[in-house]
Amino acid sequence: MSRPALSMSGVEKSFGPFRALGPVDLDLMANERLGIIGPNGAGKTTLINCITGVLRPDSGSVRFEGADITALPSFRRARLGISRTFQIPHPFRGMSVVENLLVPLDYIHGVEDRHRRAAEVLERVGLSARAAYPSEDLSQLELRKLELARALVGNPKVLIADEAMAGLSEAEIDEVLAILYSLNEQGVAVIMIEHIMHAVMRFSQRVVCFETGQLIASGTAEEVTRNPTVQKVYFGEQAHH
Ligand SMILES: Nc1ncnc2c1ncn2[C@@H]1O[C@H](COP(=O)(O)OP(=O)(O)OP(=O)(O)O)[C@@H](O)[C@H]1O
Repeated sequence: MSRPALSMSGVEKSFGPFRALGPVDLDLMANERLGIIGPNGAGKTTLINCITGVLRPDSGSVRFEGADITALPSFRRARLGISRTFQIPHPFRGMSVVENLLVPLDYIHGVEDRHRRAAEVLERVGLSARAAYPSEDLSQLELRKLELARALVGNPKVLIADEAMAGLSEAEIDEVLAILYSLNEQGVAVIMIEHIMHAVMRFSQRVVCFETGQLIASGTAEEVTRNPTVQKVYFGEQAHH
């Protein structure tokens, strides 16, 4: 955890006159486990989109391993090693689990043996036994694992897990956390965006909280949980749900 993998400086994004994000300064260290929390509409998705290249910030810069990537399209950022999972998994229907990985692998440069890479990734997420299964027959947990697997085929250095545990039981949450821990041990920095508080608090070395596009708190899980502003804007809101 010595140098930043990702570095955002003065990142701002507006939709029309409405400023959804920023200005934000935020670093992700290499191999860090960073949690991002915040109420609905706080700007978390907008931030991810600025990191992955879906959105271009109006101002500010995004750097990856020291290089300015603010103007790079998504696929170039993915090639550099920034990958994400989606809140709602959309596997390719009518294809097996392994085929779901072989398709994106077609677009990834430098993979000598696609089948071997797909098998390795399935092993990493504990889905090897389901390789030949039709993706539509997977359980909720297995779908989440496939979503992770799809994000891993390019061997990312940074993985953004966007609500990767929504709808899972406690035991299943533990399983996904164990996978994310093991990826992190293998050198992947993980950004976890999550509404399941005990999971994100347990997993993250550092937690940041967003509210109306601003970073309002940063610290250890304990520090952020105890922060009075976070309690007011986030935990207060959560208690009403
Ligand atoms: N394409 C868009 N056009 C207009 N407004 C948008 C657009 N995308 C996001 N917004 C607005 O920007 C704000 C931040 O949205 P964002 O999706 O980043 O929040 P979030 O923290 O990810 O919320 P959630 O936890 O619900 O996913 C919200 O008020 C949202 O309505």
